Amino acid sequence: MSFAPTASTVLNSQNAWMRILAALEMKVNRQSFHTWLKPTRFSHANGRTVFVRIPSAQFQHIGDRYADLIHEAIDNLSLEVDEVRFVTAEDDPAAPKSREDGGFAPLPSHSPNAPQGSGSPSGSHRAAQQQPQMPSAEQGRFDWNTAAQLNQRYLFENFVIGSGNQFAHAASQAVAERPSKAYNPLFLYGGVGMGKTHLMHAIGHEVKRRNPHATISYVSGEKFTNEMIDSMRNNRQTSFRDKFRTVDVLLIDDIQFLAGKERTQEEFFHTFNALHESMKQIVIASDRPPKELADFEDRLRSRFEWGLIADIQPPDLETKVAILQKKAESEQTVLPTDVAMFIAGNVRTNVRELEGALIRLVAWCSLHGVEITLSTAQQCLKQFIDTQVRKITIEAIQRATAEQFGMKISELKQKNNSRQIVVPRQIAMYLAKQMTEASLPEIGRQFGGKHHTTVMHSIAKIDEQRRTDKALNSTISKLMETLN
Ligand SMILES: Nc1ncnc2c1ncn2[C@@H]1O[C@H](COP(=O)(O)OP(=O)(O)OP(=O)(O)O)[C@@H](O)[C@H]1O
Repeated sequence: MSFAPTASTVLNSQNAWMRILAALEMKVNRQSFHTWLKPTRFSHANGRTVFVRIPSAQFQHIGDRYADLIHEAIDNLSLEVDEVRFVTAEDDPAAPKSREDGGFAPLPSHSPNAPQGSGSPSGSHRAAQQQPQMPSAEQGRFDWNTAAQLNQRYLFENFVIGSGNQFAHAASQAVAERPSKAYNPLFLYGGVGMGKTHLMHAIGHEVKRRNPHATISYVSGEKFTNEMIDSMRNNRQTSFRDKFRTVDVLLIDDIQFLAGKERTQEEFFHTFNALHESMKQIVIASDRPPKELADFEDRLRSRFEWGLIADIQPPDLETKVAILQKKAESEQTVLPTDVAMFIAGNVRTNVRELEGALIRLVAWCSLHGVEITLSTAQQCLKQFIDTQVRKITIEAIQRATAEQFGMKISELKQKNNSRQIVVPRQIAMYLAKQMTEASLPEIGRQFGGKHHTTVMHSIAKIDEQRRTDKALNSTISKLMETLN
């Protein structure tokens, strides 16, 4: 078997930032990662300096806060990067100034004279010295719609089809082939790292391939919200509206982020109507189905159900092996089948974690100058896999909760509505939602067949009480600690 040497595993700068992010995701707590790091995008590179676009100046601190981890990742992954600089659209001379929104989107990496923004550096690596330059007319002949917003790797041909995602994949392809005619909206939902974003970007690429004039906008629920707030602050509501209401295809990711944000939901409601009425395609991705989107206006939830709802289920073992082999192939790494089986069998269900394991393995073998074999994989991924094994289950939550309240597990599942039972049951349901990836119907099933709305109500209740009731809050924190 062969393993590509360090130089060939060092990918282009865009990939470098993605790999750094993947490494950070393993080190940084989930909340911080999603808030501060996930919204970043590769902007451009200048020599060995990588410029990363941040949505606003508020994010500047990540350059200091994560400096050590970033440099550790650069070293561990043997990336040809000296420095990472974080730049807002305003700081970034490469930003398309005509975009009123401040264009938070990655810039092309192909320009040899890619500009250097001011940006906050990620610590002490030296800065590149070239002067900023806009891409020349020839170099600049790219399309912001595609080049700026869609990840070039997220194509249909890079997507591995398995039983869990077959339906969502077929629906996405139909939409890409016949935008606004097949299903409108297309609502994709599934757990973390299941490929929703990948499919959305693939739709964008395919629409663009078939119709280069099509305008496509990909935006996360969080970015939509931030941009709306910014537009209100700067009196630019009209350009904000125009931006989203005039596209041919709107791809909106992580719509669940709009939960409880009434003003943003209202704005999105009008955006949705404007697009739908003018026969423009809308694709929405969410971590749960429309019915489970708590704190959403009914009129929005019902619109989400107008078109087609497609779920993505976790991949089975064979699909996981195929995904791993495809990823390895794209990095010119040979991954023996027994190693792929080992990773697929031990890493839960999240494809991002699967990729994380592969990246870690490739980097580890590269650092130690050894080949990828079953035994090196076992050695290198031991800690990674141990964490996976400690997966929290609903049964474990029920056991810990029953113990805490001195009751039997079976009592938590009974149809008994006395307060002594209702409160612990609600707490356990709340913990199940917080600490596992189970859906509301699944939680309901495991608590004696409760309806998902009952589960939703219980969770909301505990969530609210926890804020004011110190005793309840400390019981929950204690239970979480025990379970972790
Ligand atoms: N079926 C698949 N084939 C190939 N790669 C996949 C597949 N499913 C997921 N991936 C890869 O896994 C990673 C995570 O996928 P993606 O970001 O699309 O997940 P997601 O469902 O949008 O997650 P989140 O809810 O966290 O946003 C990506 O790198 C993606 O390319």
